[in-house]
Amino acid sequence: MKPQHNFSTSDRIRVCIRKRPRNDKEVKSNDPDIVCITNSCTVTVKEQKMSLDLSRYIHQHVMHFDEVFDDSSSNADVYGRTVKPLVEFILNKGVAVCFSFGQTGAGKTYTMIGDKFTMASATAAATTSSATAAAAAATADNKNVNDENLGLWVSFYEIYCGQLFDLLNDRKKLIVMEKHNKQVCITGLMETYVKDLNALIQAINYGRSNRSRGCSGVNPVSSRSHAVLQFDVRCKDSNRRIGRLTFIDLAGSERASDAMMCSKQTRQEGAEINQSLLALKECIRCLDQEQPYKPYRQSKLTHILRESFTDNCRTVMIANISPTQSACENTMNTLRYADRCVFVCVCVSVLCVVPVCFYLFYLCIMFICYKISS
Ligand SMILES: Nc1ncnc2c1ncn2[C@@H]1O[C@H](COP(=O)(O)OP(=O)(O)OP(=O)(O)O)[C@@H](O)[C@H]1O
Repeated sequence: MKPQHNFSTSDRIRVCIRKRPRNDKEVKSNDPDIVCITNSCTVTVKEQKMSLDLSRYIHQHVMHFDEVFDDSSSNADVYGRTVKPLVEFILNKGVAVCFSFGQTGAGKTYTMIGDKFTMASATAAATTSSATAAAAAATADNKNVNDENLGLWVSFYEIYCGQLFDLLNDRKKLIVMEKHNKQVCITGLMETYVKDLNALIQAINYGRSNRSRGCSGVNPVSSRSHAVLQFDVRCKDSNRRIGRLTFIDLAGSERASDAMMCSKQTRQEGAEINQSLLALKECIRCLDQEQPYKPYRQSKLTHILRESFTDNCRTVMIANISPTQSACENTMNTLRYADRCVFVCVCVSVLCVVPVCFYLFYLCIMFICYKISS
């Protein structure tokens, strides 16, 4: 599918949807594919429903987003349309963050850090080569010497049940501190200099092997933490930060009902995950609506991402969805989460409905008074 509209780095938030292909189990159990990607911005979910007389019917949900990727799209396609345009922005002192979220097993880790071609490795390659290109241009123009000293540093940690663990440093516990100027910093976090792509892939694989995994109500091998992979472009000699790109592989969201049969620990993890996702949604809504106050202290996740909710940050949200009927409710929850216009629509409808109700109530009263008096 050819993308039809272009990414602009002036977009502060970009919301994209990625549908994964059906897996073998879903194909074998004849679980139908109910998600249609109508064009590069529209997704249609054909939900099978049953009416009161027990007849079946299909309820179509049509939703629009900045970009929609179908199940034939590769990680390279997703990268090219979401993060790649931000590389230049980061090298120009920008801060960007890319989230993947969705139901467990929907393909978040696969999109961010799980495949041979990952968004993270592609960015590292693009950033290092752009940094090299910038350095070469600077040398040719006899510009500031610092430019040829750009380098890439990576750090990788997870937020598990409200605590931070360094995935590149034996899961060392990390402490979040807020300075007097409200700048949030993570003390003790190891930052590794990445000299080439192989070094980065090794670091990512090592970090992944240290991640908390467990069984969710839906996925037997689920990531039970939010993984944060951070790239800093810095001047090698002064260590001054030029730009930052953060990839966040959010823990799988699940409905409380899916977790009912799981252990107490799994349910607690699920509650913690859902609470932090809610806090994240609130902050992104505030960012989108340009509200001055963002409730970033509501969770550890939003607290450490404080810098990402500022004007100089670009946010890409990738909502991963499963294609099947059995995942329909979770898919709709993910799409609603992604649809940042929902809140505005609800407000508009409430603002319209309330005066209409008052007017009808007024008419009723008038009618009753008229009847009584006559
Ligand atoms: N676009 C895709 N193409 C092919 N396979 C995919 C795709 N997306 C996901 N998969 C496969 O689906 C399975 C689940 O994916 P993944 O582990 O990325 O899910 P997740 O959303 O991170 O789940 P959790 O939140 O439970 O950790 C994996 O086996 C992965 O290889």
